[in-house]
Amino acid sequence: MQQLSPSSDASLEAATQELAFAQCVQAMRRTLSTTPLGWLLIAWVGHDRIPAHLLELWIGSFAAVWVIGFLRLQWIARVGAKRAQHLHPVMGIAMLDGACWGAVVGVLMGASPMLDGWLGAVICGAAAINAPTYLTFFAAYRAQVLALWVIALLGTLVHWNQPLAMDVMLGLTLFLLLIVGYMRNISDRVVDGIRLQLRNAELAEKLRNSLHVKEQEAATDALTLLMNRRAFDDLLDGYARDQRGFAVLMLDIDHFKAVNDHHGHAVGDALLRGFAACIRGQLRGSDVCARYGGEEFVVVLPGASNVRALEVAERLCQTVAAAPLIDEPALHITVSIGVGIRHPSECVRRLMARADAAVYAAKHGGRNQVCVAE
Ligand SMILES: Nc1nc2c(ncn2[C@@H]2O[C@H](COP(=O)(O)OP(=O)(O)OP(=O)(O)O)[C@@H](O)[C@H]2O)c(=O)[nH]1
Repeated sequence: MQQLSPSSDASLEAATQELAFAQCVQAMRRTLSTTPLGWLLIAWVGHDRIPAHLLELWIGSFAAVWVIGFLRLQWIARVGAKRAQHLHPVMGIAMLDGACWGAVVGVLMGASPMLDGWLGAVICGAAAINAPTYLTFFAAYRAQVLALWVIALLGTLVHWNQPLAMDVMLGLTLFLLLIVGYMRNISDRVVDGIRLQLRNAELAEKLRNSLHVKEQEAATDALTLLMNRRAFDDLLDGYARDQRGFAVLMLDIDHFKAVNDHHGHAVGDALLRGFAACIRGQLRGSDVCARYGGEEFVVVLPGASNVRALEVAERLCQTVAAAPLIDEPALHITVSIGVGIRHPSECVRRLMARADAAVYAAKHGGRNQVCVAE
């Protein structure tokens, strides 16, 4: 497998971080949308244990944080979660969320002399439920858990004389340490998965591109950059399958051997390139022009009438003869052209044979002329 260059490794890493961040924002939105269920649960489990004014204060503050955080995440998701621009707001929302859960542990539970294990389980469960939200962005999870732990600790210290609150705090610390360690591990693996996906996508894209380049090369004549014989034959097979009407012009440069003999192959090559550019320049974008062999070329005019086919052939013949096709040496050459117009349902090979015979006729007729196939 091809090794990625260091620069593409760096861009892969940047893309991984971006994607991980964007996925985290999406997951945070989803989790926040279920947070009110957590309030209901706490209110249900804690309504007869937690003083009503503290419960209302907690839900009220959390609701304010929730509205700000949720709207902000919606906005970030809409404008696009760019890590560099939205890192601080996302970390801030994670910390505020954690602080709200910390408040219920430290302040509310500490204030309640009637606390039992049910409320603790619900709150710890809420922290664990949040974990998958941050699978792609561990730093935000750490910030959330840290905020939860600090606020819970502060609340517990306020009620330090309640041994039960200290127990809860100890249990929470152990629980969070466990979750954070576990989360880091999973988070690393999830981000590795994203990196692998992106690398595979990048390699697949490179493969597609190089395949496309190879296909182009395989269909192109290296000297003239026109379509080559193989690609032209494939194209002709395509025409053979339907009944499209079209005209074929076979072009054969006159006395080309003499050019090679007197001026060398390099000049011959330059002349072939000049000839190709000259005829391509005389055709429409929808017309096909290919190098058929040595100094033989072929033009297909889709949907052309007899009149247009003849008019194009005459124009090509005159243009080639009118001026030298290369500057150095300024050689004048001519071309003989055979024109074949497809009869309804005619086999394309038969049409090519007729056009070829027409070129022969043009050569025998004295060259530098156009002959129409019988
Ligand atoms: N420089 C160069 N010459 C080529 C290339 N392909 C074919 N030729 C030459 O083209 C010449 C074709 O010569 P002939 O088939 O005798 O035809 P001609 O000299 O053009 O004579 P007529 O077609 O009868 O007018 C040969 O000398 C080939 O070597 C090429 O890619 N580069």
